Amino acid sequence: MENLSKSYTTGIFKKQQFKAVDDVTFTIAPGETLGLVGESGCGKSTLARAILRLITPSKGRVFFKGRDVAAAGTRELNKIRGKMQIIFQHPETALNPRLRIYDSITEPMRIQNVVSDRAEERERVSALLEQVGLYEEHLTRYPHELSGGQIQRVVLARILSLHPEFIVADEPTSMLDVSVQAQVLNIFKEIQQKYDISYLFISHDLEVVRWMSDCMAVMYKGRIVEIGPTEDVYQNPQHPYTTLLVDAFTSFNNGREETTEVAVMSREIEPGGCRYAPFCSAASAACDEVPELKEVTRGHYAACRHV
Ligand SMILES: Nc1ncnc2c1ncn2[C@@H]1O[C@H](COP(=O)(O)OP(=O)(O)OP(=O)(O)O)[C@@H](O)[C@H]1O
Repeated sequence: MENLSKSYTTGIFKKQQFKAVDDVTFTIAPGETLGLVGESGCGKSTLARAILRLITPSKGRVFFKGRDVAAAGTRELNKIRGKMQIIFQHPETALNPRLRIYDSITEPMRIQNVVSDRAEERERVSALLEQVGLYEEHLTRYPHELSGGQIQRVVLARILSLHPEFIVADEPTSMLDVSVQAQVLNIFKEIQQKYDISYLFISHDLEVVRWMSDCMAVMYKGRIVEIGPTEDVYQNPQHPYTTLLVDAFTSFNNGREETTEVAVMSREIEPGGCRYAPFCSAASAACDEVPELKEVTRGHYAACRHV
């Protein structure tokens, strides 16, 4: 990703541009998982969709194996799409409710012509079922006849049918209960090891990201504020927002009530105030410590002695 941005126009009477993703640059190596964390509304899903060109980025470029996804024509994009896949949070909306599971799994293979006949198709489906821990009896059912965890397995089988090389997983297990979550995460890991797949793994759960990811990126208000090897970021956060995130999470996990930090994280920043006000001890008022830096910038953060 190179300087990727996505703006939305909001408002009915007074139209305003709002940057949901702001100048994001990073690289994911083959077989690597980059975890993406950040609070609700910070732009994670917008980024995920812009990467796959499910929405058109306002600025910037996305390269997949050297090919510019943002500039690809329809035919090239279709080819790339087979190799770059996405799995969403809500399993119940992921599959066509009117298709039996067998047809849901084979639909992309048929569209992309990856099998030559029905016999090969059935063989492929059997192999996929085994990989994701499903059984033949599931194939004749409809999505509403499966559990959330089983549906996410079907979605994975469907995705794997096209031999993907990069998968964006947007909160894929957050709607599942904890024991099922662990099973599905294990499948993600197994197929990654087997096929050398790269993941952009999005979650609000720091522990999940820590377990899944080689590197971790922290997103705040559309920007990546910190990125690095997961354990370095987790153990030694450099950005105040990451510190808050890790501390809040650790406190939560320790069963202590640390409501103040969470409250600080979600506080609205005064218009014209310091972007970093939530991390600044003068947080309740707009920070005018560095008045010449009217724009909310990293420079302000560096120069603000309230931090
Ligand atoms: N189509 C749209 N038009 C206008 N604003 C949008 C649109 N889609 C998303 N937004 C806004 O962009 C911001 C980022 O949304 P996004 O869904 O990317 O956040 P997120 O980090 O994935 O949140 P969550 O973790 O809750 O899913 C939010 O303020 C959201 O309201």
